[in-house]
Amino acid sequence: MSESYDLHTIPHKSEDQMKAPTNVQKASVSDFLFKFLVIGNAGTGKSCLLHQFIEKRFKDESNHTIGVEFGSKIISVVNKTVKLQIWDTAGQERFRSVTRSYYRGAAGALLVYDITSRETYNALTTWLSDARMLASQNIVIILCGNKKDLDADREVTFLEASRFAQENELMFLETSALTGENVEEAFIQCARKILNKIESGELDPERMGSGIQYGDAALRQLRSPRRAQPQGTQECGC
Ligand SMILES: Nc1nc2c(ncn2[C@@H]2O[C@H](COP(=O)(O)OP(=O)(O)OP(=O)(O)O)[C@@H](O)[C@H]2O)c(=O)[nH]1
Repeated sequence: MSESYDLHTIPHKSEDQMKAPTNVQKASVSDFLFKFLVIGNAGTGKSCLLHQFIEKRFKDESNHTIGVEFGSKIISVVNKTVKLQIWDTAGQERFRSVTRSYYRGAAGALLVYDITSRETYNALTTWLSDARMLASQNIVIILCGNKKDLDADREVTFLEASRFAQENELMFLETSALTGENVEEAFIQCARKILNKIESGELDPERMGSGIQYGDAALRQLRSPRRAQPQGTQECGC
């Protein structure tokens, strides 16, 4: 599924320095590049989810994120190659103004709470309204109830979280960054929904702030001089 990936810590610096590393801004072999956010209270497992998705293993010693961290990975979804550019934001309140500056133009988000902490679940409404206000209007959000492996300590039921997701038009999965359960699925489901919206015309990758860019593969297709082909030699589009 994955073809390449990288994971960087972005030191908390100036506005200019808060952009993605330039070598990952354009997807070299992908059809699309999507900007993703991982948001939610501190300690819910956001960094561990990103690490599990990218490195396919649990991050043993995870400290609080300072500002933001960045990771990218190329995935295949519905016959398209998509580069995900993922911003893992600090959940601590004191970084809120810094992390909010990363929301703009995000196409997708993982909104994370901890199933063993009702406090992190109660905070979802605030995270959600921030994301809808500051990121792309059409941001696709998947709610992730993380630490599924700690079922014995559960404070939030699957049913109530799935109702919350339905009421707020979110996709929903319970995940475990520890075991890896549903981690890749969360990113893939979110990417798949964005692709579906592009195909149905609901999302326009060319609109400023959509959080979507064409990758080089798609640009090559767009630029190919189809009309210049002699009659009878045109490829079937199916
Ligand atoms: N059992 C279990 N522990 C987890 C899981 N995910 C994360 N943790 C633990 O939860 C703690 C917090 O994880 P982080 O990934 O640092 O949390 P965060 O949401 O990134 O926190 P901030 O960076 O402060 O916003 C760490 O001690 C992790 O080891 C999980 O799925 N299961």
